[in-house]
Amino acid sequence: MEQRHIAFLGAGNMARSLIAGLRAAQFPGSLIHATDPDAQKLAQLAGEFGIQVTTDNTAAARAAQVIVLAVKPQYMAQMLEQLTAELGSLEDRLVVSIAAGIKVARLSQLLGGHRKIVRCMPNTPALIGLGMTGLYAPGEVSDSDRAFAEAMLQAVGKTVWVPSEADINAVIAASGSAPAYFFLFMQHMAEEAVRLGFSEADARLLVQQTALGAAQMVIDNPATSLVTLREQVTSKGGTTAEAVRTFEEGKLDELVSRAMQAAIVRAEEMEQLF
Ligand SMILES: NC(=O)C1=CN([C@@H]2O[C@H](COP(=O)(O)OP(=O)(O)OC[C@H]3O[C@@H](n4cnc5c(N)ncnc54)[C@H](O)[C@@H]3O)[C@@H](O)[C@H]2O)C=CC1
Ligand SMILES: O=C(O)[C@@H]1CCC=N1
Repeated sequence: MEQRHIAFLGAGNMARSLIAGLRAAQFPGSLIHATDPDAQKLAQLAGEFGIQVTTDNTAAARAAQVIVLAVKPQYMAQMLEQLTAELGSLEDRLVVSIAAGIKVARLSQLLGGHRKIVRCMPNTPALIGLGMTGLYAPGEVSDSDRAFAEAMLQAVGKTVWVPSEADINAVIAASGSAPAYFFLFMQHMAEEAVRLGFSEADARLLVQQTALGAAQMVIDNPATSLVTLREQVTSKGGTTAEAVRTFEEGKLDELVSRAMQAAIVRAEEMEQLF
């Protein structure tokens, strides 16, 4: 991977996962800067990953060629207004935003008209190197900047480029927020398993190993449709058929669709708020 100075503004969960991935990919700690108001969090990151840390966003951004915006959306405007006031022009620095619900046009406005901006939407499995990230860049971002952003996110999992910025909200619905959907489903399964008499530990084991096995079967059989994989479990007149029929009667398909649409609607609302 090309070596550029990277500054992470905001050193929370997502920044930590990206930093961990970069270090695991042998990216030098001396080229990684992270900022946060929480000095204790910074000290821990510095100790664990051998990176540079500071509470001063402007100092970190000044030293960097790539600035990763990794604060919660509601803190973005205030942070960037201060950064722009102190730093002035970002010159040819690449800005990579992982924030949901803040469009390139808004980021550009907050950054004094800067246009070298890539938007990324990762997810929390990035923490264990199994992330899924969607990326979008406007036409004026160079191929080398696109390649750098992609390589950075590929250090923590898989990536896909989307052709239009609106698609980033679809990525939020399909993968950014989606680990929570699977956790929720597993939670309800584990709770029912406990009601069926299993210990909490055994209930969790039954569910987690099944989720892992099912996901691995999907990965290992790319030519087999999800419908076929399901049908292979579903014996005619058997138990699975009854469980699946119950899901279908409960209109699981519509519920999933409504949940994903709700995530998109919220992302669009955030675009107006922040
Ligand atoms: N958590 C998730 O599943 C995903 C989150 N995102 C996006 O990633 C961004 C960060 O999310 P998380 O890491 O989950 O949040 P987080 O709350 O764990 O981390 C944000 C960090 O920013 C720090 N911070 C606040 N104000 C700051 C400032 N002015 N300057 C520097 N640092 C400041 C906070 O102290 C905190 O450590 C959000 O914009 C979110 O939309 C994107 C994809 C997935
Ligand atoms: O819930 C959120 O807003 C963020 C974006 C995707 C996952 N977490």
